Amino acid sequence: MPSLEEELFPSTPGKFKDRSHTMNRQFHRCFSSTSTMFLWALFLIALTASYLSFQSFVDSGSRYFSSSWGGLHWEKQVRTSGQIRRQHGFSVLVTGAAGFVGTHVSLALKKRGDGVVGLDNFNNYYDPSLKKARKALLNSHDIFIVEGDVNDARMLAKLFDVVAFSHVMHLAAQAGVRYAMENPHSYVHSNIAGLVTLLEACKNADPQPAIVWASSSSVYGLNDKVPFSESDRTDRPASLYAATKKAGEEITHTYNHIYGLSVTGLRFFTVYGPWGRPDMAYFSFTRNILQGKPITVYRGKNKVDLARDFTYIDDIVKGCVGSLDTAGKSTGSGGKKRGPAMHRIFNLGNTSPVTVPMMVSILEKHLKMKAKKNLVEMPGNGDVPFTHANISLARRELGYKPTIQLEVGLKKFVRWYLSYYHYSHGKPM
Ligand SMILES: O=C(O)[C@H]1O[C@H](OP(=O)(O)OP(=O)(O)OC[C@H]2O[C@@H](n3ccc(=O)[nH]c3=O)[C@H](O)[C@@H]2O)[C@H](O)[C@@H](O)[C@H]1O
Repeated sequence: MPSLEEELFPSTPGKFKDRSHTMNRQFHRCFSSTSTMFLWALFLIALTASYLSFQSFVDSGSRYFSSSWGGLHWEKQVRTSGQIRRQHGFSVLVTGAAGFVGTHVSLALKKRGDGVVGLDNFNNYYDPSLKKARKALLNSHDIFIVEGDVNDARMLAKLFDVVAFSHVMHLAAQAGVRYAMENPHSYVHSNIAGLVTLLEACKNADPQPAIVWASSSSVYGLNDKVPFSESDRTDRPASLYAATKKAGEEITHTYNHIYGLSVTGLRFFTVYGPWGRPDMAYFSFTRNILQGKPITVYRGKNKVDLARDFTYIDDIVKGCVGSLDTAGKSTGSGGKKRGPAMHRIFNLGNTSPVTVPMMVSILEKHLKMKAKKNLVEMPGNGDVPFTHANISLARRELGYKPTIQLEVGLKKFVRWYLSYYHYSHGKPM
């Protein structure tokens, strides 16, 4: 029996020779397969590298040639749109510019000579063709709208590169109280993640812009002390929409505190008017009444009518512009705070709530048609029974003074609606 030593180091040369030959061959095979593998690996690495560079070429190419933002022509459009045409004017980035409030505010600012660059993602929460029509209206007033999302940090950085915005009017949001039960994540995406991305861009900008943004009356939630004052509690939101707006108020406070951003939050109370939002009750009721379809009118507990402090768009625009005009400068630069900056919250309401059935009868009067009403108990989907703004603070600080009552405002809305959707004598043309 061979010893262990012999096993390892066989004394018989032939055997050894044989073995060494075998080992040699194996070594060779092994080496040649290793080198083949090595070559393959090299080949794969080269292939991956060329694929990646091809991808980035395609990416940059598509960004340059087909993306909705970027490129020299795009930069020129942004720069021209942001140009100030009055003394001491502002250059304002309006997010959600193709939205209801965004369109009206953009037009008002442009009209007085401020530079305005719009931003909108044209999502399909409601009919995007209405947003496209608003965009066409803005374009006809030389306002350029960037098609993009507030979650796109690179695009925002580029915008601030091209224009040194003095102000940001942040109106991009996922709106709608009841839709939050269907699509909760879209609220987090737009109203929280999008807000933070925007604030990061503002914080990093040099100079930092002052920010005015849309909060909501819904933050008062289950509050039953009327009228609602800014100092009232807002820790009991009734919907996820309200919760994201409340979160926005806290988040903006943080950016004000840490980075010296000047922030003004506006709590809008059920804004309505021409070019409005089709998901809102006054708008969808008008459509249904004209089409002879029934409308669902919610009622509160014990058959109490729901009421809203409906606020006309022109009054809201005045509140927005007043906020921009009185906003202090941000104090930081390049992400560093240099001193305390202004942080404000205002109610922008009408101070005269109207019940939903009353709103319906005003519409009936202006449309000269009767509504087919289904009265149902308010579903537990985030609605609150009433809203009522105390606007003393906005009146004092912004000179805010609403002047349009619902009767008059709905008349203007109905006139717009009939013309926009081509109605004549109550019938589509
Ligand atoms: O101030 C705000 O912060 C919010 O205002 C708006 O919310 P709301 O006040 O709920 O407006 P809106 O939907 O028009 O319902 C009006 C009334 O009609 C009732 N309503 C509604 C629908 C229906 O089918 N039937 C009905 O009775 C309904 O119960 C309610 O009593 C904005 O949409 C929101 O984005 C946010 O900005």
